[in-house]
Formats: sequence, structure tokens, C-alpha cells
Amino acid sequence: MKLSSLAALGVAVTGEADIVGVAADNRTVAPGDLFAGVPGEHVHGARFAADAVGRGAAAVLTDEAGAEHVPAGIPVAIAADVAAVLGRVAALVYGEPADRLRSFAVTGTNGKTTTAYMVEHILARLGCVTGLVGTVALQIAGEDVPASLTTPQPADLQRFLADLVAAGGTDLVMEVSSHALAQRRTDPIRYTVAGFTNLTQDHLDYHETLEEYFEAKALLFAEEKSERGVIWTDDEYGALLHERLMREGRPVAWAGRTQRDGRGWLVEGEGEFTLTGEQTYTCQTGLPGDFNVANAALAAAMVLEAGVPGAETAIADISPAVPGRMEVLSERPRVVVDFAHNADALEKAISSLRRDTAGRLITLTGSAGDRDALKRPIMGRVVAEGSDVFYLTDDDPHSEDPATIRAQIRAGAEGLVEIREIGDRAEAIADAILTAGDDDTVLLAGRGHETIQEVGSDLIELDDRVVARDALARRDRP
Ligand SMILES: CC(=O)N[C@H]1[C@@H](OP(=O)(O)OP(=O)(O)OC[C@H]2O[C@@H](n3ccc(=O)[nH]c3=O)[C@H](O)[C@@H]2O)O[C@H](CO)[C@@H](O)[C@@H]1O[C@H](C)C(=O)N[C@@H](C)C(=O)N[C@H](CCC(=O)O)C(=O)O
Ligand SMILES: Nc1ncnc2c1ncn2[C@@H]1O[C@H](COP(=O)(O)OP(=O)(O)OP(=O)(O)O)[C@@H](O)[C@H]1O
Repeated sequence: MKLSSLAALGVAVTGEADIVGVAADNRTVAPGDLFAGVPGEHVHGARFAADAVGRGAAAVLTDEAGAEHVPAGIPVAIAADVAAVLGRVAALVYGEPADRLRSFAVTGTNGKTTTAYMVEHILARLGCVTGLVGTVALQIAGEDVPASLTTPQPADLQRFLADLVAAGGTDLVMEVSSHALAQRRTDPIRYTVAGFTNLTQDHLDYHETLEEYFEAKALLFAEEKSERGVIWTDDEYGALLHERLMREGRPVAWAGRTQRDGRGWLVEGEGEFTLTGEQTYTCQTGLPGDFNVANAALAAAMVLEAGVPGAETAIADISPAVPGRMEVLSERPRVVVDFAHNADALEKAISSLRRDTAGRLITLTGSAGDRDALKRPIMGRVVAEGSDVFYLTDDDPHSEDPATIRAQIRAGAEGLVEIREIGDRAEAIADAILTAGDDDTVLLAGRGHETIQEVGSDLIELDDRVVARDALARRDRP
């Protein structure tokens, strides 16, 4: 594509070049790419323009402030707000790949990964070739592609979509974080169906208030971002969002256990449940917890609302394997690894496990550093109120002092439960499993599928599932 074509997007172009791709990080530039120098929180990306050109960048897209870093003689495109235009630029360069895909987006505080896996699972059963974008994986037709953010930056996302189309992809299933929506990472994708799981306290380090966090999520349901929405309305903010979209006359369906006005899907039953809209369908999910019925119902309703042929049969069993989400490692004692890392997720995981635990419920968790600190004492209280024993340990401390994080969690739990504080997570997991009775449940919460612990600037290999299996093997030894 010619650099001058970007003029159509309101970008001021000087010089001409043939562009084959887009990269917003100099370290990922390939010959012929347009290097986007985006101003960030830490550095202006345009500072890396000279290095990008050295790696073969054919031109640079940046703003007025960044232009001074562009080497003389290099074609340049200037935008008022680079981050805001980057998605549209990348889409144009890669040939608008999203237009050739049916697309599903899931947002909400908890349940995005699980629901996205469920939508993907239903589509894969129908023979669709899917791209899956989320926290756990970036996949094309089940094969992993490396990723670091839940929702990739615009240039990476559009390149991924182009690769998906080239691989014969038919469908895109994406988790969309509130950060991504606030930063317009998904622009200009207009999803066929957008789904909302729930909204509870998290990420208040990034979004200043819960209302601002809600408004960031609500962006996904605007006319330009999705054709129609499916909202889990048993959630307080879901109900608010549904009312608002109905008022605005947007195409929207509700899903939940309470009948509402307008088009919707009534959910009845537990592991095996019915979904009643124009017709009644029987579905089941093998994933434990009531909240997974909510996730499965939302996933099924999204595929039905998209009008995917054959959906009615493919939703009968929605049991994908979701790494680190209520993953059961053993039965006696029952050891479960779960990604719950905020109060609502912990509360739901604990209460669903409590119901079928004959012995004690032993919960192990910490909380990540350099992230929302306000949630820590609330998490402590939720664990204390729902468990018999609380193993208080470390998550990813990042640059924070781990003992301070533990003290903040402890503040909410003190006096309410037996607390065993062991900072070393592997040691804490081993102790919890080795001292558990056969009828007990051990919930290892917070890290799910993660395999690297970030302590200061050190990256330490730590997979809760590996440590737990090792401890279980030691239990079995006479
Ligand atoms: C707040 C936020 O989202 N920050 C993202 C942002 O960082 P930043 O503004 O600090 O960027 P910067 O370091 O100043 O760099 C500016 C520009 O220079 C470029 N650069 C920088 C250094 C270099 O050597 N070369 C280079 O080209 C960068 O690619 C960037 O384009 O741009 C970076 C480059 O793409 C991202 O890595 C970074 O995500 C950080 C790591 C992050 O943790 N983001 C989290 C909050 C996030 O987005 N999370 C959500 C999920 C939340 C959930 O659990 O629901 C997600 O979607 O993953
Ligand atoms: N519908 C739900 N309601 C409340 N909690 C849930 C729900 N679904 C899953 N959870 C809990 O939240 C945890 C994270 O689930 P999942 O990874 O599916 O969510 P997510 O929104 O993708 O999270 P993240 O944005 O942090 O990646 C699960 O391990 C489980 O404990």
C-alpha cells in the first residue's frame, strides 16, 4: 500500500513509500513496515525511529512532537493522535481483514477468558476456523501464537487478523479488556456480536472510579463497535447497560435467570440448563461453579444471536478445557487451581467449592503488586469469611514489597480465620497440600495458567499446577 493512501484517514503525509506492514515497537519492525512512534506513559515511541529505519522501516507515523526524532529524508505521516488512528491505519495496510470475519467480543471483569473459550468451542464444533485472542492464548485454529496483553496493541491485532484470514479463518473470538477499549486498541473492528459478563471492583489503579470503568466497558456496545449486544443481566451493571441500550434502540438481547423486557434468553437449571428464547434449547457445561453456567449461557446466546447455522446443536455441550480456570488437579484431597484474583471471583469460586466439600475449605492466595491495592483487604475478608484455613502468600509482587502486600490482605482477614502466612508461594502450596485431609478442598487462587512469577525485575518459573502435582505425588509416597 502507498503511504499517501493514509491521507484518507486525515493524516498529513510527506514523501511516498510502499508499506507492507505496521509495527509500533522498533524491536518488531520488518523491512517495508510503517513504524508507528506512539507517545506512551514512559517514553515517546518516536525516539526509536532511527533504530526502526535501521531495521528496514519504510516510513514513520507519529505526531508533531515525535516528528523531530524522524531521520531526515524518511517519508513521514503526522497524525494529531497517533494511538487513536493507529488501528484504522493498520487495518487499511492489512486490507481490512476484520471485514472478512464474523467476530465475537467478550468484555466484563470476570469470565472473559472462559466465555471466549466457550464461544470458540461451539464454533469449532461447527467446523469454523477460528482465531482466539485473550489472556491465556492467541490462537489460530487451535495453534498458539505468542502474546503478552489480553487485547493486543492495534498494529499487532490487525496483523494477527490478516494472518487469520490468510489461514482460511472464518471467525474471530476476542476478549476485550477495558484498557483496550479506553485506548481504542480494537478500532476499527465492528464485532458481529459483543457480550458482557459482569462488572465488579478491579483495575481501579487504571480507571479512577467504578463508573469510569463501566463507561470504558460500555464503549464496546456502541453502534460503531458492534452490530448487536448480549448482556448477562443478573449482574447489576449488566442490567444498567441493558436498560441503556434498550433506551437507545440498539439491537440487544439479555441473558439471565430473571425474565426481562425485550429479546432475551432465560436460563434455568444448573450443570444441565435450558435456554429459552424463541425456542427452548438444552445445554450443559462440565465446568464447575454456577458462574460457569452463566458464562456458558452467555456464550450460547452470543452464537445464537449471530445466527450461526447449526448453533442449536453445537450448544448442547459447552465444556472446553480452559487452562487454570477451576482446573481440578485431584479429588482426595480436591485441589483446584483458579485464576480468581479479585473479591468477586474469589467469593464465587469459594462458595461454589464450599457446597461440595465435606471437610475443610483451604484457600491459598496473594495479590499482584503494582496493581489495584484497594481490592486487597476486601479479598482478605472474602477469603476469611468463606474458608476454614487461609494460606496467605505472594502473587507477582512486581516492584512492591511482598510483605506489605500480604499485610494489606491480612488487614481484611485478621481474627476471622486461621491464617498461615508463607511468602514463598511454592512452599505455601506444598504445605497446604501436604497438611490437607482427604475430605478437604484446597483452592489455589490467583495465578491460574501463569508460569512466570515477577519478583522485582526477576522472572521466576512458577506454575501452581506443577508445584501442586509435585506435592500430591509426595503425599502418595508411603
Ligand atoms: C497502561 C498500558 O496499557 N500500557 C501499555 C502501553 O505502555 P506505555 O504507554 O507505558 O508505553 P511506553 O513504554 O511509554 O512506550 C511507548 C511506545 O514506545 C514503544 N517502544 C517502547 C520501548 C522500546 O524500546 N521501543 C518501543 O518502540 C512502545 O511499543 C509504545 O508503542 O503500551 C505498551 C506497549 O504496547 C504496553 O506494553 C503497555 O501495557 C502494559 C505492559 C500493561 O500492563 N497493560 C495492562 C494494564 C493492560 O493493558 N491490561 C489489559 C488486561 C487487563 C485485564 O486483566 O482485564 C490487557 O488488555 O492486557
Ligand atoms: N461469570 C463469572 N462471574 C464471576 N467470577 C467468574 C466468572 N467467570 C469466571 N470467574 C472467576 O474469575 C476468574 C477469571 O476467569 P476468566 O479468566 O474467565 O476471566 P477474565 O475476565 O478473562 O479475567 P482476566 O481479565 O483477569 O484475564 C476465574 O478463575 C473464576 O474464578
